[in-house]
Amino acid sequence: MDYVIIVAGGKGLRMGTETPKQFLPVAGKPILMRTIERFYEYNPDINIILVLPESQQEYWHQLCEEHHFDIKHQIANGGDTRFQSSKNGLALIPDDADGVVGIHDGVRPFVSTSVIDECYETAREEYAAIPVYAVTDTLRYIDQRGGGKNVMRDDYRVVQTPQTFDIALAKQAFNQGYKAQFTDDASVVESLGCQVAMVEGNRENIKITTPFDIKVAEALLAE
Ligand SMILES: Nc1ccn([C@@H]2O[C@H](COP(=O)(O)OP(=O)(O)OP(=O)(O)O)[C@@H](O)[C@H]2O)c(=O)n1
Ligand SMILES: C[C@](O)(CO)[C@H](O)COP(=O)(O)O
Repeated sequence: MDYVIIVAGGKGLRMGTETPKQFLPVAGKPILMRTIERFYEYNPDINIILVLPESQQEYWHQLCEEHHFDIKHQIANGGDTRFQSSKNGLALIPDDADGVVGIHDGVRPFVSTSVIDECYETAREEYAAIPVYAVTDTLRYIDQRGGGKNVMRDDYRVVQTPQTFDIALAKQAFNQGYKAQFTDDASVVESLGCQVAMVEGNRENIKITTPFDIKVAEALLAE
């Protein structure tokens, strides 16, 4: 049985809105509902775990009623770090569960169902998979004195979510202590010495982070 953990336990500081960014409407519907719908579309039987700060859970229930949103899901409490939020979500998956778990940002509502499928199927075969795309701008490395130097962009990829893992592997990885270099879930699994396979992501799968991204999201939905 497969699972998806939708993490929405962050503070949204870069968005700077009073309403937490995952609840902001895009074309009339809260971002978080759009994100959950993508996974339901991919597989209506997938087990959905939503990670939300405890203080926002009542508001989420109100929004669900208002929008007649009835996709079944469980709720876990958000943590102080993304690592802790993912870990809290994983704790709701039974220890003997078999299958793949995806961990996806609540603020990435434009992931395509084909990318979701590719991530889950690759993780089924290779234990860990992430969607990536090539860098299109030139990149510069900045040293500690503020100097810069050009680096080969072909050596880098931009990383998205869902990040998908064999459930037992994910549980083992998140048993270790938090480290500052854990900026995504793949870095947690990789620190066990595991390889993470890469699949081609979809460019529209942006992480809604700043007010500019809301404009991009509205434009994508107006297409
Ligand atoms: N303690 C945290 C931090 C982040 N996230 C989630 O991880 C995803 C990606 O993080 P980001 O977009 O950076 O969200 P925030 O941490 O909320 O943003 P900011 O850094 O601007 O405060 C988001 O869906 C966010 O809610 C989380 O579940 N728990
Ligand atoms: C997981 C992630 O979305 C992959 O790009 C990203 O690392 C989250 O980072 P953030 O600093 O929490 O936005």
